[in-house]
Amino acid sequence: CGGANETAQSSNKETTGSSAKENAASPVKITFWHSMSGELGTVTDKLISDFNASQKNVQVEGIFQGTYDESLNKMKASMDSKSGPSLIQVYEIGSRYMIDSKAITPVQKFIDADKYDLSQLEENITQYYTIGGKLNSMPFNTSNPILYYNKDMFKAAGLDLEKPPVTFDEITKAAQALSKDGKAGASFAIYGWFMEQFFAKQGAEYVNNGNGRTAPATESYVNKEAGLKALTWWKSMVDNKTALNLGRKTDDTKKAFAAGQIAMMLDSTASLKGIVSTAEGKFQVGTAPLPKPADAAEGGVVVGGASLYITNNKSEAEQKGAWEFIKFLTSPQSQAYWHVNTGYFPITKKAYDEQIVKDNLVKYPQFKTAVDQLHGSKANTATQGAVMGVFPEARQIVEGAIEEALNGKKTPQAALDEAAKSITEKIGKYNQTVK
Ligand SMILES: O=P(O)(O)OC[C@H](O)CO
Repeated sequence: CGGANETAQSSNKETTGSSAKENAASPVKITFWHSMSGELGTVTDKLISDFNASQKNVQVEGIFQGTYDESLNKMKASMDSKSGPSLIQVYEIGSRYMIDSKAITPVQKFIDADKYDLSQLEENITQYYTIGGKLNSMPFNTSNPILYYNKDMFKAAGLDLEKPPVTFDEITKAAQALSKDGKAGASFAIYGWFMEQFFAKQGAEYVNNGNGRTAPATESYVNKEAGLKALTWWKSMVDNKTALNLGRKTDDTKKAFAAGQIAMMLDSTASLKGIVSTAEGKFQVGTAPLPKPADAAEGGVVVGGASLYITNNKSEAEQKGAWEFIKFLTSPQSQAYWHVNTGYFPITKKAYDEQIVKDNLVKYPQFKTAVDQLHGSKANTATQGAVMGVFPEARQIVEGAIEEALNGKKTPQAALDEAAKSITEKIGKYNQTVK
């Protein structure tokens, strides 16, 4: 996945886009910036080449631009010129910024012109990206975080393989049983996304004004009870050495998990295919929903991953070409292929009827966890997810706060209070710049 906490690696070439030559005889060229590295990059390239082979009018050039953070920063740097892409994949937390940037043509324009039937998409996915009454981008790769556990280690510790822990206390208990012979029960990367999701799981909003959905957010809630509960629990596990602190990168927890050094970790469902393939023949991988406190209010998860934005400083032909590619990517066949080869869940309902999806679920029942978690989420502003223009910066501030609490530099309350204050200030400054 292209999360900030992934190490950007790709076999794909990294270049800057060149402007498309357009005439009646040659196809419209689309530059597509994305953040899919490693295996995800390979699957993305396959979808691009399938689209290019399927017709002659539009040719897409996929350009890996680093992590979501890196790609968005390059996008920001390109906004005053035409050197940017025709189409860009932006993580969910970049949504408010992309709209405010005025650099995009909302996909709603093409949806309306084309009479594209939105009811074929999952409502709880489109609701995330529906801001200001319209769909500004098209969801493409959607994920949520799940618990991955090593079933063999569970067995050796005398734990029930088919009843994974689902509450904070259950995780702590299981981790205690699993921490032996130099191995740790768990490790959770210091990834702000997990904190955002812990809020939703407890039915709590992350910022004010209905999570920034009813009016632009003006205040961070990261120091409220939901945050404090999550961080206090997390820190207690690190303090009693049942959870290792391996830093911010999910790549590092993934490596420790693959090596059998930790029995449980949190990661995006985007990593699922890679994780089960790596473990094949070594140990059995179990999956479970993101944990929550036993007394949490009803909540769920927020749609993670990324969506696709059409930029508005390219020709109409290029923008239409980008829309054609988007339609291809949202087809049941493309989404089915994408889902089974990654772990991102389909955005298109009919993808579930595709035989490869059915076969895959039989072979890898783990693919159902994230889908069930999404469908089981109570629809409210907490699970619709927060929006704020400074979300990428806010995420990093929260990661700094988690780090300070886990390292014992500050109490969870003090670390979160400071983070909330600094995010609220940043939101205030940002709001002044938005017309
Ligand atoms: O790694 P991904 O693509 O599942 O995305 C995770 C987060 O939603 C990124 O903000």
